[in-house]
Amino acid sequence: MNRPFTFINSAMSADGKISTKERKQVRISGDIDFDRMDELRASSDAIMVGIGTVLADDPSLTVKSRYRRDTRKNKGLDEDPVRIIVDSKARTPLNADIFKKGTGMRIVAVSSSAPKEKVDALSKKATIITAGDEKVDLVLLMGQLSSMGIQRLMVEGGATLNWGLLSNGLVDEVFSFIGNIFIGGNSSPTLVDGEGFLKGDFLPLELISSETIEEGVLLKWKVLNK
Ligand SMILES: NC(=O)C1=CN([C@@H]2O[C@H](COP(=O)(O)OP(=O)(O)OC[C@H]3O[C@@H](n4cnc5c(N)ncnc54)[C@H](O)[C@@H]3O)[C@@H](O)[C@H]2O)C=CC1
Ligand SMILES: Nc1nc(O)c(N)c(N[C@@H]2O[C@H](COP(=O)(O)O)[C@@H](O)[C@H]2O)n1
Repeated sequence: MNRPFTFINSAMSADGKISTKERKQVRISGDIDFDRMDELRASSDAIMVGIGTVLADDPSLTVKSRYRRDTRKNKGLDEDPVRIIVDSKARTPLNADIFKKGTGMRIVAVSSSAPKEKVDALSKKATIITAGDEKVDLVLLMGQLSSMGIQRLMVEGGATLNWGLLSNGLVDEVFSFIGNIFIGGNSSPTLVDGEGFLKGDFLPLELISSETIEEGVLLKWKVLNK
C-alpha cells in the first residue's frame, strides 16, 4: 500500500525520556532546535500527533515563522500543514489549540469504537477518518493519507504513537535531539514505548548525521525497515 514518506521528530533527555513521570511538557531543546523543527513543519504536507500528546501538551502544531508561512502561502499552500490527531476513542477536547490556532485542514483519525456523539462533535472541527476497530489501524490510515495527496508526513510523538508507527514499518527517518539533562523515572515516556521489540527482532537504524546544537546533539537516523 502507498504511504507518505514519514519521519519522527523528537527531543529527549540524555537518559532517553521525552517528558516527566507526570507527562508534563518539558523544554528539552532550545531556540535553535525549535527553529529547526519549525522548518521541518513548514516543509511537510502534514503533521501527526497521538491523543496522549494533545491531552498532555495541547500543541498547536502551527508554523511559527512569518517568513515560512508567507512562503507556503505564495506556493498556494495553507500557511500550516494538515494537522492530524490519532485518537481511537475521540477524546480530543473541542477547545484544543490545534482547532483554535492556525489555518488549514485538521484530521482526527478514530476507530469504529469511538462514541458516536464525540465523533459527531469533532466532525464540526475536523475531517474524520475512521480506520480500525478498537484502535486506529495505522497502516490503513497511512494509505488514506496518501490517497489524499499527503506525501511528506512529520510525526511529533508521543511515545506510544512512535511505537505504533515504527513497529508497523511506517517510519522512514527519525530526528532525535538529545538534550543535556537527565529526567529519570521508570514511568516517564521515552522516545519509543509500547510493547517493545524482542531480542532478535530489533529495528535496525543507519546513522545519517550527527550535529551539535547548543548544549545537545541532533541525530538523524534512517530506519531500515524489513
Ligand atoms: N519531547 C518531545 O519531543 C515530545 C514529547 N511528548 C510527550 O509524550 C507524552 C505523550 O506520549 P503518550 O502518552 O505515549 O501518547 P501519544 O501522543 O503517543 O498518544 C498515544 C495514543 O494514541 C492513540 N492511538 C490510536 N491508535 C494507535 C495505534 N495504532 N498505535 C499507537 N497509538 C495509537 C491511543 O489512544 C494512544 O493512547 C507526553 O508526556 C508528551 O509531553 C510528545 C511529543 C513530543
Ligand atoms: N522538539 C521539541 N523540543 C522540546 O524541547 C520539546 N519539549 C518538544 N515538544 C513538542 O513540541 C511541540 C510544541 O508545539 P507548539 O509549539 O504548540 O506548536 C509539541 O509537539 C511538543 O510535544 N519538541
